[in-house]
Amino acid sequence: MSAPVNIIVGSHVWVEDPVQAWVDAEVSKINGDKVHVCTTDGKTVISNISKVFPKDNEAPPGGVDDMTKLSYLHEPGVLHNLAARYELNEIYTYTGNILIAINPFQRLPHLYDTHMMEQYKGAGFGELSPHVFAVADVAYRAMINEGKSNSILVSGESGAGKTETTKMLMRYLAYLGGRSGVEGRTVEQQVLESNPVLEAFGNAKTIRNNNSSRFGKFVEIQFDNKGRISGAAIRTYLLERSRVCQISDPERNYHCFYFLCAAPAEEKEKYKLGSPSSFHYLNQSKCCELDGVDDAHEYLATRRAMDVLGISEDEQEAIFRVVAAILHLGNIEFAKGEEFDSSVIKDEKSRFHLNVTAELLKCNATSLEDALIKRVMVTPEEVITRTLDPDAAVGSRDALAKTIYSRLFDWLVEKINNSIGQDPNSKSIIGVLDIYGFESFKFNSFEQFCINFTNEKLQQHFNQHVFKMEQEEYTKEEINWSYIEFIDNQDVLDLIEKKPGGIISLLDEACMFPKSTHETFAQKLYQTFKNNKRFIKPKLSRTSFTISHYAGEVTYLADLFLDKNKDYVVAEHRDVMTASECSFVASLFPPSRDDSSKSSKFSSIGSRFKLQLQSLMETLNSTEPHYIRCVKPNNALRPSIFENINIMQQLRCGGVLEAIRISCAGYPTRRTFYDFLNRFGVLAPEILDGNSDDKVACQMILDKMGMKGSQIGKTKVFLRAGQMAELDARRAKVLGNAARIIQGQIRTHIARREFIELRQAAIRVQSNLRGILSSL
Ligand SMILES: Nc1ncnc2c1ncn2[C@@H]1O[C@H](COP(=O)(O)OP(=O)(O)OP(=O)(O)O)[C@@H](O)[C@H]1O
Repeated sequence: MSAPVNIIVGSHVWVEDPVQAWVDAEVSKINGDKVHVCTTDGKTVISNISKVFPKDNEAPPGGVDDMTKLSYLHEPGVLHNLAARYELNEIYTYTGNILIAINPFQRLPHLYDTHMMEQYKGAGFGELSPHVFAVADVAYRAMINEGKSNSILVSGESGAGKTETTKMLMRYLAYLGGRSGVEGRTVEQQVLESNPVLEAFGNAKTIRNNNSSRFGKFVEIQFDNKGRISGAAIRTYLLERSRVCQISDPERNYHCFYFLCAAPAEEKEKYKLGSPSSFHYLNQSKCCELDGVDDAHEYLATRRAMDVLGISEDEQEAIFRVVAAILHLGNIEFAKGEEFDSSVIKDEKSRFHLNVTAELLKCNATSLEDALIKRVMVTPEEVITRTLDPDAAVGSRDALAKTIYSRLFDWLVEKINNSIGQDPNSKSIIGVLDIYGFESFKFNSFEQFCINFTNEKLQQHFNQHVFKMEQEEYTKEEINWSYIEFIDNQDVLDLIEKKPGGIISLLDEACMFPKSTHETFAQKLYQTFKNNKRFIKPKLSRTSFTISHYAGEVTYLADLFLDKNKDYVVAEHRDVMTASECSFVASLFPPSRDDSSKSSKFSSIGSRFKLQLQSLMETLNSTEPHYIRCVKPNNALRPSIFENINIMQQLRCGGVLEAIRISCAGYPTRRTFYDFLNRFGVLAPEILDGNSDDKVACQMILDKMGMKGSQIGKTKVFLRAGQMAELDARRAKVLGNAARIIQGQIRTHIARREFIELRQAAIRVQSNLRGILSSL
């Protein structure tokens, strides 16, 4: 953002603060480029003039509902505006057509009831207070009126409120596009009921959110030519597989495991289940229960939602049987075998769990045991059977659990899609994207790499869109915008996905080369990207690398990249599962197309994800996008706490500040002629006295003030960054001078009045005295 212009002594400004991000202050002295300010909490701070920003003292105390209405569009102004609104429980604010939603962490039912939906239906954008319904309504109307597909992209960090927002959007779209009075399993009902099912299997409690979605989701709602919902498709991205086997306190595994452990007694008995604390996959964390969530009730609710989705009784039975089998599988332990590097089932307890797992999966227990602890290698000469040591057997067990679970999840998504049904004749869709925001932790691995790659992609899409919107506004107003610079992150995307030579390609190469280790992979990266300005090799590290993302630098540990990128099912595991007598289990492991040779075509999670993203971007590019940026106001997940620094970081990562930057590169301040004259008429009263029309008067004021670069549109004045502050400073000077003249006049008047009174009193006293003296 550009440096402020015309900060003078007495100006009200925002100055940086290590605790509160920005505090307001008054300039007391200016010394070259150093400004001395006195903050409202009484401190004196010296800052560089480029680091202080003018404060709009005329901004309404409750904030403005659209950030573009702020006179000074800059970071502190934006933050202060959001804080002022959040205090009044106004959780939604626009920045142009981006909706910022700050998680209230408390139920605000009045915001989402049917009455609210009725109000927003058909209302013009910006007519009512900012709201998710308004965004959905605009998307719906645009689709109906222009026949064009629309998409709503919801993003934000974990716990920011993406899933809640998505559910609200879907509820509103179902309200607009649903059929009233239709009974039974309607498409819109099925779309809504897909949420609890996906949440049961794809959500878990994490430190950052009690109901965190561990996958990305794109819901495509199809409409017929009358604007009624006629079909829907759900695409999911990158389910977190590691959670199935590994959790840390105080997190939980996927909800469905706990729901099932709280099922009615006869079902628990059927699946030989006990409390969650008796299962290794659940008891690694002490947290088994969730405040405010009744697992038994949720189990029944999930079954009901499955009914609505058309998942049959038999299928439901098989699904939960598989969930139970995974829990038992996790309880199988291994001990060292007699032979070198071999293992055996540890004890009777483990054997019991092995048998139950086999029983539930309807597969042969001995084959399952062999698949867990042995590997068969086929060479041209012979077939060699190799045993696994206990550690490797545990790895094998966990790999099987993760594969079964992720396939179960994919099956559910496919089933939901089939049962809702697609409308092949649908001409227009509204897509809702609920996807993980930018992540940067102390330790970042392959998952964060993929997530941040997604965000780079979306950021590019966002920049292009915001830039386009700006251009459209300028074109509409017929002003020249040719010199506005476009900010692009193509260089980071090239670094990650370019083929050949990008990180994903190099990772695939490393995975295919048997001798590769994470160290050789990291060395290859260091070598290849040593001159890339987006890539940094951290000092003293042999396996980590840093990428300079649009939202900041993130250091990744390459250690598990190779393992996590490999996307294959152990052949022995597949064989056991395919041989299951349960058709449901067998169907989770369809024979691969290239099953004849064991060295089936290499496939990697990274490349597959890249393709998925490509297809998502193609879909998004064919739609008119709308953006909702969710913000998590505090990490305590409590209402009414607004943490400035935390929020600023999110605005930065969510591209809100980037959007503002793009806007600042052009004409961030726009005022209608009327507003402009109202505010700045005092700068040229002689112009207002003449009878020129508003547009001419505005131009004359701009010329008189020497506002180079500003432009006059058809209905508005467009000002470059900082020009509003400059005009305000001049206005303050004029008003200050005027005030001084008025004060001078008044003082003269008062002094004269006092003098006259005094003189009259003196004359009276004198004449009285003279009278007295003459009568003596
Ligand atoms: N509009 C809202 N009104 C009331 N509470 C909300 C709202 N939005 C979010 N919340 C609260 O915040 C919690 C977290 O929200 P949500 O699960 O939607 O976050 P998320 O961004 O989807 O997180 P994740 O990426 O971890 O899935 C919710 O469980 C709910 O308690």
